[in-house]
Order: sequence, then structure tokens, then C-alpha cells
Amino acid sequence: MAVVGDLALMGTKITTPNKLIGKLEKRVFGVPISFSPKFSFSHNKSRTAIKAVMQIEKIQSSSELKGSLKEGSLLGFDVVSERELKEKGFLGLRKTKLVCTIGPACCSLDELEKLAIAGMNVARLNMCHNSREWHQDVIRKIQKLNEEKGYSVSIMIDTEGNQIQVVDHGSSSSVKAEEDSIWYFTTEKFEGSRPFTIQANYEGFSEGVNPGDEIVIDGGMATFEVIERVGNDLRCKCTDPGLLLPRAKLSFWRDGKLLGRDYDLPTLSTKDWSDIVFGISEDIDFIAVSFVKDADAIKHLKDYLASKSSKAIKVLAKIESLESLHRLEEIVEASDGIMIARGDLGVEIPLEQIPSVQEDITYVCRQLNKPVIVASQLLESMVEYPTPTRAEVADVSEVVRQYADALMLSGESAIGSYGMKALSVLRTTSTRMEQSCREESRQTLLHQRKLGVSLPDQIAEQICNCAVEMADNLGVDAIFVYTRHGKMASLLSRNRPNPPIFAFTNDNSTRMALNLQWGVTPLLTDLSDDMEGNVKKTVELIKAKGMMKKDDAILVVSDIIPISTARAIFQSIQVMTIT
Ligand SMILES: Nc1ncnc2c1ncn2[C@@H]1O[C@H](COP(=O)(O)OP(=O)(O)O)[C@@H](O)[C@H]1O
Ligand SMILES: C=C(OP(=O)(O)O)C(=O)O
Ligand SMILES: [K+]
Ligand SMILES: [Mg+2]
Repeated sequence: MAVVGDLALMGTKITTPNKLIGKLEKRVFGVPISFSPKFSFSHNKSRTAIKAVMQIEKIQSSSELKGSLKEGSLLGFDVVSERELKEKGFLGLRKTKLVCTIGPACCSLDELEKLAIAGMNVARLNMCHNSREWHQDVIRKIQKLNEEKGYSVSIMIDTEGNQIQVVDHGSSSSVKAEEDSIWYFTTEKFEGSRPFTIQANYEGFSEGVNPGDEIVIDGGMATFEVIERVGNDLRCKCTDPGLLLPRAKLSFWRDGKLLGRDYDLPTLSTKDWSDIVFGISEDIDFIAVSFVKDADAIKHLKDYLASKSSKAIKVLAKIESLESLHRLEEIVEASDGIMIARGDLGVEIPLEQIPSVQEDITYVCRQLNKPVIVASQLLESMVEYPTPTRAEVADVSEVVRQYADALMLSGESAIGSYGMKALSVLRTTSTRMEQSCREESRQTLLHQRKLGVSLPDQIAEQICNCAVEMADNLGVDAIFVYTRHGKMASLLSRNRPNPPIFAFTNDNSTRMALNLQWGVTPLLTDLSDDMEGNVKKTVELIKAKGMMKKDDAILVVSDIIPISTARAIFQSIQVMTIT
């Protein structure tokens, strides 16, 4: 092992909170802001091109994977990443992470294992559906697979939240509303179904709604015009016929604009809190909070988690309302990550605004260094059909081109007949788009929109920016980072480097959180204060497993704070070639 370049910085932490708030104002609906490029990134194309030769997709059976389990665990690799690395080499590792919603179609141990093998990084449990026992059973099955078979699938619960919707009568059938038919929207409780009657779940649903206003179902499935108010109820005429599904969402419009009404419902309901307590006791990794309005609920939940759980459970804010878009930066700042929940977002903003809003949210997340998941209807047609539409593949490709951290399946995996196929479409589509982004050096475009130094810890940010510039210019095979809390790994990921990032950590919750981070392969390992020792040990292990060969180059970034030397922080970049 020879050190060919060494840049070390030793010193105390400098904190200059150069906040983005304000600078980013108006990103969502307003004027585009242009930024001067701070760094010019180029990279050794010929080298990457040779290594990026497309590999044929092949999923290993679980019995084939089992063989590598024991060796892999020595190095902290999960079985899927290890196999992918052995087969495809460093550049062949997929960067975009995959989230699958678990439902009745994929909840057996066998089906969950198949999803894990096929690349599921995070399993999402939507607490809107099914029983506590069902969720517990799924969580335990995933944990069993992780522990006994060497997978590394993180678990996310997604809260039900408070929203105005049609009461679910338990029947899965939908009702058709015909043009000009007259309907009652009521909160009166009744069993089963009543003709031309829609039961809303919240008493105050009609407050402030006037005759002439419009009620839009599920973002456009059907539309009604309010004719008159009868007590709390609304008598309406169907102006745009369509389907009323169980639990359909209601939104209210006046003169073509959403009626912003403060229902005074808390972001986290009593049921949500009880689901959160359940999640903590089941050792889950992420909580996705539905219908976030501002940063307060996120801060409150994070404080609560800090007091109740020794583990760092990550809190993701779901952006799915107009209100959350208006307070985007404060929500992104307060949370550990974002889900762009396009399903409900499409109920609140015109559909044609979703693509640009998605791009803007992704951009803000990258600036503030928070992972972002793009969710809903990525491959919706695959709930029913075994192939995606061309438009869906184009949508998925665009998300990957925007460098989102993760893609999510909802109904496709939860209830669809082709969940495995849908996951495979996400995998192959993202791998292909990642390759062409590398070939086009698209990260340079990202850097043209860069704000420069912006995060509170400037040393860490600068080290990681420079490290990625070096890694790309030199065409190194991998970036190694040694990190306790994952911060350095995320700052490297933020720069979307060509080589994969191997994040060595001794903290299992850091490992599970990094499963959501673009381009990061987290590895659980012992870390000592002796950085040289850590590097040497991990490189030797990877070499011994035949994953690295002579002349391979790695770039090593570390920010280990030696416990013995009180407060000094040692942060460095080293480049090594394997001899
Ligand atoms: N745990 C579950 N149990 C039963 N059905 C589920 C579960 N999770 C999801 N589903 C089904 O999959 C569909 C898509 O999931 P998702 O998008 O998460 O929910 P929603 O449609 O409520 O927004 C749901 O409408 C529901 O029919
Ligand atoms: C992901 C979403 O949330 P849920 O499926 O919980 O409605 C969404 O609305 O897109
Ligand atoms: K939900
Ligand atoms: Mg939603």
C-alpha cells in the first residue's frame, strides 16, 4: 500500500452557520436562481469508461448468496452489496437506493428475502393500512433476514397523519359519480354505503366552504360543485365524472385556487404517536411523517426520539401539501431527510407543476445535505401489468438524472402482482441512467448550481468537496470513509462522485441510516483511534477477498475524533494505490 498523495488538516472545529435560508427563498414557485460555479469538476473519462462497461443483470438465488455470508460479515458487508461488487466491480455498484412498500403481496419471509436480494435497501410500512400485529410480523421477518442471512434492509414506518378524506367503509370497491348527479357530503355516521352519500372523516370539513366552491376528489379523479350548505353537510353536483375510491382525499377550490384552510389538526395524531412508540420498541430505522406543515412537528418528534431511544432513528418529512412547500427550507433543515410524496402533492397542486417542484425539492435537499426519496406512481401501471409504460421508465430515469437519493415503490410492491419485476425495472433503469450520467459527467452541471460553502461545518464540507473532485479527476476505484455518525459519508455523497463510497462505521444505526444515501455502501466494522490501522485493516480484508487488485486506487477520507486526545479532530484525504 503506497500513499501517493496526502492532504491532512488538523485543528479545531470552525462553525460558521452560513445559512441557506433566504438565499433559497422562492425556489419552489418563483424565479430560478443561478449560481456561479465554485468548482470545476472533470474526470478521467477513459478510465471510467473502460470500467463502466454494462454488466448483464443477474439476480443471485438466496442459496448462492449464503456462501458469502460469513466472510462478508467479517468486513461488515451485506451479502447483496458484496455480491454486486464481486460481479460488477466498483463502478458497477448501483448508486440510487430503492425503497419498497410492504403489503399483502410481498409480506412472507420468502417474498421479503426476494426483494432484499433484488436490491431493496429500505422497507416501508404504511401505517394507514393493516394491523399492528401485521406490521410487527413484517418488521421481525426483515430483522431476522438481516441477522441470520446477512442482508441490510432498513425499516421505515410511515405515519397515517391527519387528512380530510372519505371514510373507508372497508369495501375495496369504488363508486362512479356520473355527470350532473347530486351528492351529499356529510359527517353523519352510517354503516355500509348509502346512495349518493359521501362520508367525510372530519367534523369541520365543510367550514368556510361556500356554494360555488369545488370539491376535487383525489387530485382530479372526480369534481363536484357545492350547491348549498345544509347544516354541516354539503349538497353538491358532479361536474367532472369519475371514480370515488375508499379513503379518497378531498380538496376544496375557489376560483381555480386551493382553499388554504387551517383545520387545526395536529401533524401527528394520537394513533401516529402510538405507532411511533411501537416503532421505537421494534427498533425501526426511519419514521416518515405524513402531511408535515412546518418544522415544529419534526423538531418535536426528534426531541422525543432523543429522549426515548438510545438509537438515532431518522425522521423524514413528507412533502405532500401546499403548506409544506411554502415552508420547504425550514422543514428540510429540521428533518433528517425528505420524501417527495407525489401522490398527495398531486391533490394539492396542479399536476403539471409536480415535475418542476420535484426538481426544486431535490435541489434544496442536496444543498442542505439531506437525502431525498421520490415517491408514488413511478411504475403505477405495474400494479396490474407486467411491463411498465415507456412514460414511467422515462419518469424513473429523470428522477435518477436529478440525482435523487432513492426511488420508492408503493402499490407496485404492496399489492401488485409484479412487485419483483417492478423492483427490477427500477434497478436496471437507474443503473443505466447512472452510467450515462457518468459518461456525460453530469455532476459538473450539479456544480454549476452549487452555492459554494453553505453548511455549518465548513472543514468537513470542504474536505468532502475536494475529496470528490480529486476522486473523479484521478478516476480512483472507490472512496473509503471512516465515520461514526455518517456525516462525512453524506457530505461525500452530496457531491455525487463517480466511484462508490464505502462508509465504514462502528455504529449500526449509522449503517442503517446510510442505506438511504446515494452512492454509499455502509459497512459495519470496528473502528479504533488509530486511523492508519483502520485503513490498513479494511484494505487488507477487501484485498484478501479478491475485491481489489494491484494498481487499484482508493481515496480515503476520515474524521475520527480520537477519544484519547480529548477534543482534537483529525480530518484527512489520502490517496492509495494497491501494491
Ligand atoms: N400494510 C398494508 N396492508 C394492506 N394494504 C396495503 C398495505 N400497505 C399498502 N397497501 C395497499 O397498497 C396501496 C398503495 O400503498 P400506499 O401508496 O402506501 O398507500 P395509499 O394508497 O394509502 O397512499 C394502498 O392503497 C393499499 O391498498
Ligand atoms: C407517499 C405518499 O403518501 P401515502 O402513500 O402515505 O399517501 C404520497 O402521498 O405520495
Ligand atoms: K401514510
Ligand atoms: Mg400521502
